[in-house]
Amino acid sequence: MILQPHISIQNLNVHIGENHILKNINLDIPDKKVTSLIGPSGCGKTTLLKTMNRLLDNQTDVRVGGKVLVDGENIYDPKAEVTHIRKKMGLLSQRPFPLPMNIYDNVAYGQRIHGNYSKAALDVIVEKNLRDVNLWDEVKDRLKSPATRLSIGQQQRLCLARGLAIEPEIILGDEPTSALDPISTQAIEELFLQLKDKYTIVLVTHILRQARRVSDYIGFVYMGEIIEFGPTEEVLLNPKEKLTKDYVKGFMS
Ligand SMILES: Nc1ncnc2c1ncn2[C@@H]1O[C@H](COP(=O)(O)OP(=O)(O)OP(=O)(O)O)[C@@H](O)[C@H]1O
Repeated sequence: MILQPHISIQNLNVHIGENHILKNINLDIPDKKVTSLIGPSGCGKTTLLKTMNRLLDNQTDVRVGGKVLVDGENIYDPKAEVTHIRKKMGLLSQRPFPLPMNIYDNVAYGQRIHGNYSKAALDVIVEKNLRDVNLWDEVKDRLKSPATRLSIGQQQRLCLARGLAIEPEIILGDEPTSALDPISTQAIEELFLQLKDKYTIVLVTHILRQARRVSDYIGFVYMGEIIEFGPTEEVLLNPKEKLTKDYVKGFMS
């Protein structure tokens, strides 16, 4: 039981075409903690993550039923504003997608969209956010060079800095280290551990060891249902459900 969830998912059902992809999901995501969603390929983890910032809106043939409350506001209420909802969330995908512009402009992008054009203010914001993702020292002398020239690991940290620069409350990561080498993976994992003081973080991961290293809570998803949710050690070391037990022992994956 989470006393003050940041995100509360209630009776959520998602259909894509004829397929019932998410089945009556009830899940409370705790505030300022790392929650990982684990489960076998195709079980619905990414779809569940996408419901949290209405990313499924862009897909045709999708029906979403139920509620997703963020800070108590149902983001599926017909009156809810998608821009306002998305401003609360930074999204990290499997591969980094830097914008086709220089490093500085990537980080300043979101602020400019929201009307902040002051060079002095943007300089401060760009430096702060690059420092927050431990990238400043590596790029401070080449802020005007194209972001695509960075290594993949640096690009992923840049994308995180770009997301953080719009001051979100929540970070959603869809297997954000799957394209990274072990050193860059470690850097991102350490960042999540630092950032959880300020942000609520939800991660989809295939890597059970990663879930164990970074998460406070774990939700096990299987065939579109939440089978078990609880503190990391409990779910991984002492699961209540047989399906979870089988999965964490490596019988399914
Ligand atoms: N746009 C779509 N059209 C049709 N089916 C879809 C679509 N997106 C997802 N699905 C289906 O929904 C189910 C859940 O997919 P999802 O990507 O959420 O699973 P996942 O657990 O994240 O898988 P993986 O770990 O392999 O990334 C799958 O059967 C998938 O084929």
